[in-house]
Amino acid sequence: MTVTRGLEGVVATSSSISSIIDDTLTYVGYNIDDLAENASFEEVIYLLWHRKLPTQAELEKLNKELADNAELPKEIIEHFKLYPIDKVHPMGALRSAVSLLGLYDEEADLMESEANYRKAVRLQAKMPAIVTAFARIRKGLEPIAPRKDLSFAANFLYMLSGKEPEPIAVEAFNKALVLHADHELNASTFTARVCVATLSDVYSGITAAIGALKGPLHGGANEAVMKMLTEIGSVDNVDSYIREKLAKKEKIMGFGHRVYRQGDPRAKHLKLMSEKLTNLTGKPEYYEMSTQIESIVTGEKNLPPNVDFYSASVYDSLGIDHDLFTPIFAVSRVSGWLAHILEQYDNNRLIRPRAEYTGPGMQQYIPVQQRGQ
Ligand SMILES: CC(=O)SCCNC(=O)CCNC(=O)[C@H](O)C(C)(C)COP(=O)(O)OP(=O)(O)OC[C@H]1O[C@@H](n2cnc3c(N)ncnc32)[C@H](O)[C@@H]1OP(=O)(O)O
Ligand SMILES: O=C([O-])CC(=O)C(=O)O
Repeated sequence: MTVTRGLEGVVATSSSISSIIDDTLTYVGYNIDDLAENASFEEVIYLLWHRKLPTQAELEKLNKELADNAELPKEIIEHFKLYPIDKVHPMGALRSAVSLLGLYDEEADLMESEANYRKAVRLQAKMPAIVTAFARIRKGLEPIAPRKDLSFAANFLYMLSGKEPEPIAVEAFNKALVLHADHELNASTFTARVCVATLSDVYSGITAAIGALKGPLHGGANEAVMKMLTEIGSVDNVDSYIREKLAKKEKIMGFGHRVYRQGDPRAKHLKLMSEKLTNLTGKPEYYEMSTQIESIVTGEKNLPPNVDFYSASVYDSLGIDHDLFTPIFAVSRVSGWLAHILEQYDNNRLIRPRAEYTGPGMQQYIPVQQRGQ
């Protein structure tokens, strides 16, 4: 048996959803740069789920389905109010809420593909309401109901703040959602596929995926980047802070990637947005600190920034609480998880690799009374 640590380079499934070839990312063959500049997040959801861009009529149908399903059952809101609210991380709340949603979905365990598609729509539609309702309840505020006349991106920002967002904020947030929607067989997507390959249900698959995304080596890195920027505090402190960490062989959050070697193609879009938004809000420091960190880490370690690095200062500029950054990643990535779950069901085989055993050889069982102290 040969063990490949972290399954690096192992091809574990085929998929027609997204590809990373020679550091180029595509969704269903469309370059991410093109989609980031031009597509709405709703179009990307359609693309991932149907493997084609929607016609106007198909897009309107999806928009309506999402809008009609965007409200949370009141039980979820009541449940949030029972949480030890000041101690709960929003990713934990999101993970629990998705699991709980499954309990209130009468079709949760129906395995027909039409029922699974309907669950995908319901889950995608409700993710913004889950994250924003929790964010408001923990501040003692009432959740805000979604509006049917706003886009997916605008609705999220509206439900979070209660104010209709500026067009520039909507444009930036939409772009961030497009950039995070899918990414081949990343850890959380793999988790979702492993879970549903047992023929478990959609809610279980997404709950498992949220758990995997939460970790700081994956989606949790965007919050960790912001923590680092806050700790550094000013451009003057960047050099010593980063060099000290590198000298101690500590990881710099938001850098490196298992697949990309030359760089993550999503990072440049977020970097441009970060520059624009931090300037607009009159707080360019986080962008300036970030570019300085980038030049040290690329210079010293030849590690380029990944999607999580500049998304931190983008979301901060939009006035979003730092611990909501990873839940926002999930609001977008659920579109990819759902596409992969539906694809897995369509051509399923249990995912069950092997482990090389490294424990002791055959041992004789000794009854507890005879084992000594
Ligand atoms: C959406 C996403 O999930 S994007 C990734 C988000 N995660 C992060 O930003 C966390 C920081 N980055 C990392 O931890 C890693 O680069 C990962 C997890 C993304 C990829 O990990 P792997 O492919 O397993 O690389 P691994 O962790 O084995 O690192 C290889 C070498 O590069 C170094 N390295 C990798 N990333 C970093 C980093 N961010 N800072 C400093 N050194 C790093 C490692 O220390 C290791 O060095 P060594 O060979 O001298 O021991
Ligand atoms: O692909 C990965 O390993 C992590 C990543 O960038 C993502 O999930 O967007």
